[in-house]
Amino acid sequence: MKSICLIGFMGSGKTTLGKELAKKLDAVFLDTDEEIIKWREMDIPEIFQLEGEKRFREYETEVLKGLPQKNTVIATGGGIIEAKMNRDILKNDFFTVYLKTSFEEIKQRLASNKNRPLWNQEMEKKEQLYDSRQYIYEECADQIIQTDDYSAERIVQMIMKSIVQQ
Ligand SMILES: Nc1ncnc2c1ncn2[C@@H]1O[C@H](COP(=O)(O)OP(=O)(O)O)[C@@H](O)[C@H]1O
Ligand SMILES: O=C(O)C1=C[C@@H](OP(=O)(O)O)[C@@H](O)[C@H](O)C1
Repeated sequence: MKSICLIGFMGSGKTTLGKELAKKLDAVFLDTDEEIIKWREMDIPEIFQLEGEKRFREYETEVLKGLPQKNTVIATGGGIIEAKMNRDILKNDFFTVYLKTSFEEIKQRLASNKNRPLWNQEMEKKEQLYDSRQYIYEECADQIIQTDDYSAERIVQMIMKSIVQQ
């Protein structure tokens, strides 16, 4: 099986669904944020604060380049699509699923967020970031799923159905 990359804005469910999907497929689960945290021995807010977002983006590319292209389910960070090289990798090497989620729904899901530095800014800025990324996620995706009205279990079923049809 070609590895599956889940992409989407912060709070779209990449980690939650990725873990469930990996269980169902009996595949390995990896999370690019977790890989960076292990490698750098710092959490994400610390990396943003001490090294800056630009460096964090470089780490994302390094991690993405080293991921297994078979039998793995990967939850990516919401900004993985910012770098052109990452977009090319997502398009060419993985089955990429965009978990499309409305901004209203994301606001509810992340109401008590602490660990996402880019969510800790003014609402207007967050909405601008959300708007600016929508078409980029779509451009990279083999499958797009609107998640607002579906349970994690149902979304996992939708992804499994499309893999079988591959
Ligand atoms: N389909 C869904 N419906 C309702 N809540 C969800 C759904 N998917 C994820 N969530 C919730 O949204 C929050 C963020 O999910 P998470 O998997 O951490 O997102 P991401 O990894 O994309 O940032 C969690 O509290 C999770 O339980
Ligand atoms: O959208 C972004 O730029 C980011 C999303 C986060 O991951 P999640 O999408 O898993 O929250 C994490 O990579 C970092 O805080 C930056």
